[in-house]
Amino acid sequence: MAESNFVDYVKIYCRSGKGGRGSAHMRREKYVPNGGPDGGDGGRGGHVILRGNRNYWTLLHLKYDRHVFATHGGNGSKNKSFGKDGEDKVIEVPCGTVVYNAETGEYICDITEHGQEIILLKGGRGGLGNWHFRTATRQAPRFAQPGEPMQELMVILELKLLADVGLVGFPNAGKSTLLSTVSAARPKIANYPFTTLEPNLGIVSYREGKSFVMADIPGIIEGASEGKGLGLRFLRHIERNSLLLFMVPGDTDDIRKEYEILLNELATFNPEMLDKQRVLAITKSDMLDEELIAMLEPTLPDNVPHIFISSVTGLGIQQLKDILWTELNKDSNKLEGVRTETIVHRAKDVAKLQEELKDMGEDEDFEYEYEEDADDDFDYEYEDENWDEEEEKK
Ligand SMILES: Nc1nc2c(ncn2[C@@H]2O[C@H](COP(=O)(O)OP(=O)(O)OP(=O)(O)O)[C@@H](O)[C@H]2O)c(=O)[nH]1
Ligand SMILES: [Mg+2]
Repeated sequence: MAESNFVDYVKIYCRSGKGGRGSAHMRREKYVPNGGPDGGDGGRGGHVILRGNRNYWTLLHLKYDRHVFATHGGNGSKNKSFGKDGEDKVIEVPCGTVVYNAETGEYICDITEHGQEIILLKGGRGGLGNWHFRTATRQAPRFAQPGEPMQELMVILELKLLADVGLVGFPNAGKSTLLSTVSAARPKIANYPFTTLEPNLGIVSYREGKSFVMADIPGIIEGASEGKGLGLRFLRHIERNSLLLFMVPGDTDDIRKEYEILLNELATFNPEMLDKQRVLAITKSDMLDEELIAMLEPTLPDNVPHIFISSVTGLGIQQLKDILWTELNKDSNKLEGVRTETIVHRAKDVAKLQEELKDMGEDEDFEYEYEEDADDDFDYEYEDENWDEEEEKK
């Protein structure tokens, strides 16, 4: 793939802000000899926040901005003035983004909804100013609390499109054509294999304003799980679909066998793919006559609902939508479960994730900027340089 705008994988260095330190200031006024402590609190450091945004479909906007720094909290100062809170940094991501710790491969979280916010790194709490530490026996504490340190983390953001129906088929099976027939999406269509190189999404409108999302992905071939063709890299986009629509052209010699090859490739990628609901569409059925369809019927797999369709004549398209809708709404609670398990399963598979990372090999030119002054300990107490002991004694 040459230049591609479809970015579904980025690595980002994030750092929250440290808390501002509390002030240990002593009040000094002309006619108030023992003014006492009046040091204000430090401000909170900025958080790094992830937010789901449905206007993004890829992670492209993050590709060239791979350092995210929230700002530090301001220090407290005299007269009980509080330090300013640091500014939060929000990383906008498309819905369907999964976040991993880049160092350990550990799963962190999942952004699935528009507006959903997760604090990825908390900004440090600001330290308390010295006036908090007054006691009966210690009227003039000469110390204040420093702010909490910042946190840093290298994360991997991986995009998994959240479509309801994923199209699965050999190249040239008519997947993109179907998507363009049932939705407003206009993917490239051509009579050669691997026309589609990047996933396309379309919204299929169903009856009474209802709709569902369909994902067209590049074709899969036998041996894809060993890297043949475009491999299985794109399968991660249909990993979380609730339903897989298998597509096999009507003029295929052995429809059942082709369906089984596809199933087998999916299972090799991730056995949980087989837990999903399935529907089989026999495409390009305008090339078959009724007699032929009747002959084919008994040869088809009997454990999956099937339908003969043609995107050219419209044959079976409405019934296909009906079947998809009915299947999608069957036992939807259970499906949520399957989706979640799939994510967890993948997260545990650290070795695989790291291998994928190696494959990407995109990070060589990228230098991470760690901040040097990795911070003071939170419980550390210090004396304020500004505090004048001589003056205090007077
Ligand atoms: N006769 C007939 N031809 C069709 C039908 N649907 C698709 N085709 C043709 O089949 C060829 C492949 O269609 P695509 O939709 O590009 O196939 P694809 O599955 O997306 O292929 P890849 O992107 O390469 O995986 C094109 O020449 C289409 O015009 C159909 O219902 N009937
Ligand atoms: Mg296509």
